[in-house]
Amino acid sequence: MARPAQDEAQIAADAFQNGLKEAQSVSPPYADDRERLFHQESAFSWDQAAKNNASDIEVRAEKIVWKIREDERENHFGNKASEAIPGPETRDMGGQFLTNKDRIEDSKLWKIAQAMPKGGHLHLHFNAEIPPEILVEKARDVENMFIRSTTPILSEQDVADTEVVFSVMPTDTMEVDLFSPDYNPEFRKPGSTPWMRWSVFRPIFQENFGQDAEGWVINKMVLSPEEAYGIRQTTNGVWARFNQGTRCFKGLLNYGTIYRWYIGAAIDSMIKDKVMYAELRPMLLDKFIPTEDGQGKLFHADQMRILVEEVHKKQEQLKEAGELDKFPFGFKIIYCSPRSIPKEMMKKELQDCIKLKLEFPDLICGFDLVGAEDRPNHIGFYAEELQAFVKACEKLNISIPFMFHAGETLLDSGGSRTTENSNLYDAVLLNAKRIGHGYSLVKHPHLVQEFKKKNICIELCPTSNELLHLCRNIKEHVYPQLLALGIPCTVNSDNPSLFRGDCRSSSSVSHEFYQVMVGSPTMNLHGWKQLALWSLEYSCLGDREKAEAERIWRREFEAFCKWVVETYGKYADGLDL
Ligand SMILES: O=c1[nH]cnc2c1ncn2[C@@H]1O[C@H](CO)[C@@H](O)[C@H]1O
Repeated sequence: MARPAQDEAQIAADAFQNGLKEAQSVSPPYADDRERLFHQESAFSWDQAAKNNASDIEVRAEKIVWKIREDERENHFGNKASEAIPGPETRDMGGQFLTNKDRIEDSKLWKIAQAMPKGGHLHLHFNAEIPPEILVEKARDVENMFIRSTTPILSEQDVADTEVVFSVMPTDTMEVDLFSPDYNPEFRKPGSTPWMRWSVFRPIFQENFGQDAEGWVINKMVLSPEEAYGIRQTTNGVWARFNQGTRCFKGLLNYGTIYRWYIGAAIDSMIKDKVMYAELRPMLLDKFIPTEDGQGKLFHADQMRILVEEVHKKQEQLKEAGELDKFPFGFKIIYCSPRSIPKEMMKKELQDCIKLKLEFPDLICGFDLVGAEDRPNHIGFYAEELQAFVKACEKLNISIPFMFHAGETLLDSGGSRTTENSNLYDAVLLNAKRIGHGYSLVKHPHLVQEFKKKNICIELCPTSNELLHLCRNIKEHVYPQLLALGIPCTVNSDNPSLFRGDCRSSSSVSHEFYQVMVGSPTMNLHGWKQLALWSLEYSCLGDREKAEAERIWRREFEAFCKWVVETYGKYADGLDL
């Protein structure tokens, strides 16, 4: 027979009272167990070494940075947890990067991120360091700059849809009309004539469509927030759009004196970003770039010589100003080939890379395969060629480690239908020194162990991953997991001049450091320090250079911590947290 409901209420209350008494008398109390568990986890945390050897000033700076971040989360972005519907000004700290970019750049934490010494920049595509505005401005007076389009430009729809490519060519190049219905966009076949002079194109474009041609091509290069985040955008769609952007950049900077100018400008931009060394990734499939007049050819060796000369010139200037420590080791080059090419072509690429290494032993430091990983080929497709490359390097007593793009995909099946083709397996088997992105590594517990055993470092590119649809925002990014698993990582901007949205200012490594700071509450100043130190440790600098780099970096970091304390100490004391 059922008991009356009151009896059950009494039974439940009595049992709970007894439970409470027992919980209070348990020895040791729950809070102690919890404390122990927390300390056990902290002891193994990836940033523990950085915390343990922190100076007093670093410890003070860390607390200030933490306070400023937590205050800005609520008061600068306005994301307070509440039932009230947020006003239109409210943003999420760590929300969509392009949506937040102007808010970020108007914050104290941003100023701190800019001032942080970053160490080395290890993942940066060559063409993507300088904003398109400057390249377009440079092209304005280049009489022999030509443009081609993938369709005749007749309607607003064509204006929106077409892809355009630039090239410096001989002045007597046959010119056609891109605005004619008879325009033939064919460019591959010998004898095809798809080009129009850029200086002739611009006024007609303005006249026909009432908009500035320069602004229009800038928008073709940069990914807009709508293209990155639009509700109907797809992974392949945003990749296709991104590739159009990179192809549009190419012709605007890869010629004669602009290539030369670009090297110095890239160094200036890095110094501003507090980057002291960089490994750049040019795509070297094209065997030459044109000279200024479009008649001559600058082959790879010519390009590398220009690079060395311009780095040297910049370093002389720095030396004179007593500032050589800002960029003491110049650049190194990671030879990039697309993963879409046939094996025969890959053989030639690998041989070219070796040849360039023999000519420029201090400059060429690695080999990489680039391109969307959801498309063929996976790295293993070239296993024989890549192994031959390793053997050849051994014979020649040279070292060109692999620095593959790998795991920059959610499908993680190397552009095939099977996960066995994940590029992460090949990265391990071919002894990559570092890999680019590594986003999918967390899905592979065994490979995580292999990465640790082989001491493979991951070059994180958080903004790139967000805009190319691996995660919706930095809070979803897997970097805290990768770090927690014990994988050494570095922080990189990948393609900063494309990944900046509507803002005039480019993105930068400072933005990436900012993002990893706000993307996870587990990140702090000691973590930043560890990431910067890894960027030197896992670089291709020699042992002596590494020691020197670390010495300079530590001095700069200490000065930075002092600056944080002096500039923001009082302010942070006043924050009610
Ligand atoms: O994040 C990336 N993953 C893979 N390939 C890339 C990425 N960024 C640029 N490229 C590729 O490198 C070449 C030169 O810029 C381009 O082909 C571009 O698609």
